[in-house]
Amino acid sequence: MYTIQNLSFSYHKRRPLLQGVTLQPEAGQVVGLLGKNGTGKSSLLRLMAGLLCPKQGVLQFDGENVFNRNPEILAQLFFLPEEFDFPPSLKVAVYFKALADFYPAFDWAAFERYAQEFEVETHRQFGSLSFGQRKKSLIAFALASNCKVILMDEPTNGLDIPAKATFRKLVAGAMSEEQLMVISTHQVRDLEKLIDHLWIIDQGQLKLDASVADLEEQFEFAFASSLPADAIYHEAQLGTNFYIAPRAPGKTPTSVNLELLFNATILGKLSYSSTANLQNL
Ligand SMILES: Nc1ncnc2c1ncn2[C@@H]1O[C@H](COP(=O)(O)OP(=O)(O)OP(=O)(O)O)[C@@H](O)[C@H]1O
Repeated sequence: MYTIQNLSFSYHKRRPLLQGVTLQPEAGQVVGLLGKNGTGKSSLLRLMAGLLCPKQGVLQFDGENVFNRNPEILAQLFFLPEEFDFPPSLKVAVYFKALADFYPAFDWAAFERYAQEFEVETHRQFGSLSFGQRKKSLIAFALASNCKVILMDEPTNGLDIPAKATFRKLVAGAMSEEQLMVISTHQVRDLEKLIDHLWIIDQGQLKLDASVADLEEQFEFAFASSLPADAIYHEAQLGTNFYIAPRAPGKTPTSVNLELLFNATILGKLSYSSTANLQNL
């Protein structure tokens, strides 16, 4: 799988974007990549897809530098960008039949099934589809690619409410234990039940790198009118306090509140790593 060690990247010499990021993605994970606007989420996905060259550090897939752009390596990585241009006069099925040639494990029957679930008509021209419909066709393609690594930049952005539910259902059904998915998103509620690992980046650094199971083991996410004395972070909302506190031994685990966790991390109230990748721990 990936080796991402001490990765640094910038577009401009004097404005470093990612500095010394170390990550250990594993097959079987659906990783949520969170960060404020402009923190470098899309850039990290592009680096992982071999579309950008690291300034420093190691970024390898199966032992090979991804930016070498070896076709055998690229055939195992699928990147779904946030924005895309399709030739307007081309039919969906024609375009994707050509694209599928680059992905040896592509499953055409699965693509048709996913497109049908998303109610995308594959005989239509791209130019006659809305942004959301085009995005759904690309998600169907990504899932049917059976690539070992699927990188998605804001996949639920532009999807209607039923399509977001379909997205969750299809991803949960399509992903195998041999595959890794990394999803960058601001729509945390869309993905709360789907992701099982989290990366939060801020100011060029990895601030949180943890499995959801581990976070649920370590912390309590709850609300109460009076805060526990050991609360790490809280937000007053709707006349009560939503808080994060260390989970007392024996207490029933609670589901991670992603918004609260994100805010606590960005405000420097919490930094956590399941894999000891954070330098400040
Ligand atoms: N091709 C480019 N050339 C120069 N700067 C760029 C380029 N692409 C992105 N940037 C800059 O790099 C920074 C990070 O951009 P990136 O798109 O990776 O952030 P992001 O976390 O995905 O943001 P958002 O949440 O708004 O999508 C931004 O300041 C952006 O302006």
